[in-house]
Amino acid sequence: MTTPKFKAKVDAINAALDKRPPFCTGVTPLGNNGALFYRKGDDGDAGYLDFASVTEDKLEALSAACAPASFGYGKETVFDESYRKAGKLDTNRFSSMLDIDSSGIAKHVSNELLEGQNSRRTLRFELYKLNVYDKDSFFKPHKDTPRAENMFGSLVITFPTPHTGGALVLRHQGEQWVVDSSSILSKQSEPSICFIAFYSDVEHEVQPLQSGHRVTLTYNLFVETNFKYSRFPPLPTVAIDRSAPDHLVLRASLSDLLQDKSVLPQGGVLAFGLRFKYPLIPDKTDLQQIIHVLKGSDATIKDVAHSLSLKVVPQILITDGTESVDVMFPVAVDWTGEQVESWATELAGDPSKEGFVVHEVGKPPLTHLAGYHIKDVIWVTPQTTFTRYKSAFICGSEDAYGNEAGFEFVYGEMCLAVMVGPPKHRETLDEIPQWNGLWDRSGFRSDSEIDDSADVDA
Ligand SMILES: O=C(O)CCC(=O)C(=O)O
Ligand SMILES: [Fe+2]
Repeated sequence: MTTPKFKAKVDAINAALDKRPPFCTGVTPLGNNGALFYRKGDDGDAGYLDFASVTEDKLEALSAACAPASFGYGKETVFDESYRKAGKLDTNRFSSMLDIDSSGIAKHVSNELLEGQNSRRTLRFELYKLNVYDKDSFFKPHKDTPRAENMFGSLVITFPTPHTGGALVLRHQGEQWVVDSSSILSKQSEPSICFIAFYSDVEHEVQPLQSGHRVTLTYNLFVETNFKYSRFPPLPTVAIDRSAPDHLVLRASLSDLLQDKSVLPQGGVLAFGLRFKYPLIPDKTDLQQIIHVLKGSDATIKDVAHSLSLKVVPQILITDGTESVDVMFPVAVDWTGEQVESWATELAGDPSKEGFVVHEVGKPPLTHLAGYHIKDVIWVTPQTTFTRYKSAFICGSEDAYGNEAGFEFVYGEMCLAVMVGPPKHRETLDEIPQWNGLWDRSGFRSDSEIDDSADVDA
């Protein structure tokens, strides 16, 4: 394969993409929010403690009220202390005074994790469990179980109870981060809580607790699409840089590439292997809805492409084993079927399926597939194995571990196709409903101009 002359321009787009950590974390005073009421047993008394002045006895009593925490292995609920050792209370067994809205945590997390145009949406925080980790408790690597198409992330709050160990380790795309709430909390001058929120497809584990008790509240985060929210002042954060990258650099590098007439002379696709995975139900989920719940740099690609009037289509990539070609589909075809790989090219010949055969620019022309719908494609971010059919679903043992038994949802691995016209008319987004004229000169709109009812759909 010859290296196309414009490769440096493609590399510049890739370099401008947001590589921030897939989580945010911070610490904030507990204030008067430390009270916790809980049920001690099925017929037992109410228990009470205040995390602002908690004693070892009180923590022992809370731990004794907990049931063993289970986890999900595929569709099974499993109790296995070699994988997860911790206590749990379900939400019908406790009541905490902590209010993540009034403490500013909810707004802070929304501001940090919703990117660009998605930040006009709001996150709903659903309280999920209270967990108590005693000495030697831990939770091995897993991803939180996808529960809905709009499930977006998880939030963990750690209370100021003396403990050592129990750091949360997060891993994503070959990188690793460690957030040790015990050491963060022990450095605060007043009783405080540590929070960490991460995108739900990020692998994480709780390292073994060495001493004391680690008490947490966990929340599931869902993207709501019909709300505006006002921004709260940011809370002090802990040593992880999440300063926003300059979207204008990405926009400039994308337009630089498109000004080059040798790039996609007949039009085609700029393809981005996505950084994150998204919950979907095979054959049911409307793949196009994923555009509303994109995370991190995946959302930035969409915003920047829209600002250049380019249409963005979430796609599934399937490799046709028979023809040895890649095929893209903008719909969640039931690709769990055994023969789908050899069907793929055939499907791409069926206009109702909207699929197309991928001809990667620089590779020999696919003359044997003349008559099929073929598009020239330039991969901007690597087409990793993640975007291929074989690993499109939770199937490997590593991905089968969740924090709850699986529902119908799986994490799908997708790519974004930015549709590009020929040099004289690159724009492919004909109409931006209710948005026309609202772009400022940079191509981005200020918050005040944003109208919730107007969604740019691919
Ligand atoms: O306690 C933590 O830091 C994370 C717990 C967790 O991963 C879970 O409950 O799914
Ligand atoms: Fe988890």
